[in-house]
Amino acid sequence: MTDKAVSDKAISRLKARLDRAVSARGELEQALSAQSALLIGFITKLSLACRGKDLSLDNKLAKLRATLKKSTNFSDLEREIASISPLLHQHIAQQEVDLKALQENLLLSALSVQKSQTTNAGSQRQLKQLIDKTKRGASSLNQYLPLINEFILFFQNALLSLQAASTSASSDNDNKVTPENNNADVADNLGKASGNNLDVITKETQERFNSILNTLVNTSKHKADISKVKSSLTEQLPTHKLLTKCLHVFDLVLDELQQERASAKAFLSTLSEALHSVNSSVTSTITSINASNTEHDALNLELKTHIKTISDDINGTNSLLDMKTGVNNHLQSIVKTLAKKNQLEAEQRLALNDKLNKMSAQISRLESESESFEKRIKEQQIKSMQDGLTKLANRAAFDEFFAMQMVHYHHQSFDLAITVIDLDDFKRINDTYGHSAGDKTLKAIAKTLMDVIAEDAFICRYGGEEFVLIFQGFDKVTVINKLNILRKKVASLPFTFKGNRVSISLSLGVTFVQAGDNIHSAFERADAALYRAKHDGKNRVIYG
Ligand SMILES: Nc1nc2c(ncn2[C@@H]2O[C@H](COP(=O)(O)OP(=O)(O)OP(=O)(O)O)[C@@H](O)[C@H]2O)c(=O)[nH]1
Repeated sequence: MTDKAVSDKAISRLKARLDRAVSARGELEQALSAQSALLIGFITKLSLACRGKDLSLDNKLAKLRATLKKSTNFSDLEREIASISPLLHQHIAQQEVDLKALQENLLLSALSVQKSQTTNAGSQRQLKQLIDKTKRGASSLNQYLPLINEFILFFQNALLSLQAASTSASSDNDNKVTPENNNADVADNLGKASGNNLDVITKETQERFNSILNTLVNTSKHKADISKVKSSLTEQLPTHKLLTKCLHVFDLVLDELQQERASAKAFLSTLSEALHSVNSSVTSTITSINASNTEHDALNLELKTHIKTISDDINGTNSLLDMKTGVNNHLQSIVKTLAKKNQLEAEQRLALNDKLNKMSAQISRLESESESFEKRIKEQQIKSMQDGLTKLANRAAFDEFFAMQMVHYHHQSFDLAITVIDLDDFKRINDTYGHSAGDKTLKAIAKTLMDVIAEDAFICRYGGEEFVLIFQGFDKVTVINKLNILRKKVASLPFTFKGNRVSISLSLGVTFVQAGDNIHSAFERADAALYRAKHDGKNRVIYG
């Protein structure tokens, strides 16, 4: 081969290598630019995620993006990334503080809405669930977003229903109230307006009013009047009518209070009168005893004098006849004095007897008055601890009983379980068959509770459609077993309203008291278990 041929071959080999190197570099550059684009895309998203939090972080990220676009000098990038890192750390720390503040603010607003009780029972339950979720907390703003959304919807709905109610109330009112109306008409019109449009609020209030009446019917002397008010609550009343009925019941309660006060006053004045007269009888008895004692002393002295004179006469007389006459005279005087003494004693005894009889009559009267007063107080005490509708122990009785059990438990622990029971879909019964059907259902459930569980547990109607049971000395398996028996029994009760067979079920949350518990923590645990029972489909017992 000639030299030229050799060098041509070498050149073409070199050219081929150069072509390969050029194409490899092209591929490298392509990969690099794809990676740079990816990095720019990432930094852009990071900038968006952090945007608006910190101006200098925004600027630094913008500069990093620009640097990336125009150069691939990694030492430039490294410097900028190093200056961004501490800002990102600060951003993360600030975000944690903001999250905590967000959680607290959400909780505060939810709790104040909960306290205001302007929402209905269903909303209250939804609010409680939102509060529970908020309490559990979240680790990033993104996790909070769905919760905030739920809150916004909840507040929006609450606001809308309030606004709708008050707007139509005031527009109705504008239409009806004229300057000629007197105050009563104005109140009436306002009442009609709100009655037509504040149905949700009125219904809840009416139901609360009804439960108060249930208690009063049991305790009040005006039982008949209160029953009349109660039976007029069968339909939804306008606010002004409900208000008038409330005032009527208020008057009855006030009247009863005044009667009660008057009877206590009468009892006290009888007591004071009787004590005063017993006191004066005792004083006069003592005075008359003192007076007759003086008379007795005088008669005794007279007797002593007669006896002494007899003995002096006997000593100073020699004649038997004189002695006989003298002694005879003295004996006659002594007999007279003794007769006086006897008469005095008899009179005294009579007077004393008379006074004692009077005193004992006064004391008996007093005794019978205090007995009837005591009986009345006892009856009132029992009634104040009893639920008027179901005759079960009421919330006050539960508070007292559970507090006492907790004291025993902390003194020496024992199996102490608390169960919170709630009727399922009870509102449906009221809404479909009326409030009195609801009341009958509550009574029937209370009776079943008594029949099935009274021997094993303290039972109370905690309020509304909620009951609470306290078990002592039964282990977990036994308690759950008993609760399931109760649950099944209630589910099998044959309720019939307006010709329809209706079945009622219970959701039950149960827990055992633990060492660190107080009344509230134990109750809340049982209540949380009840919510889980509702959430998991109702008609079940959940241990919490
Ligand atoms: N008849 C009657 N109803 C009452 C009484 N106390 C409370 N209620 C009603 O009980 C109902 C309870 O309704 P909610 O709290 O919505 O509960 P619910 O319909 O049972 O639904 P869940 O609890 O979710 O199963 C409300 O309609 C109350 O008015 C009462 O003494 N008598």
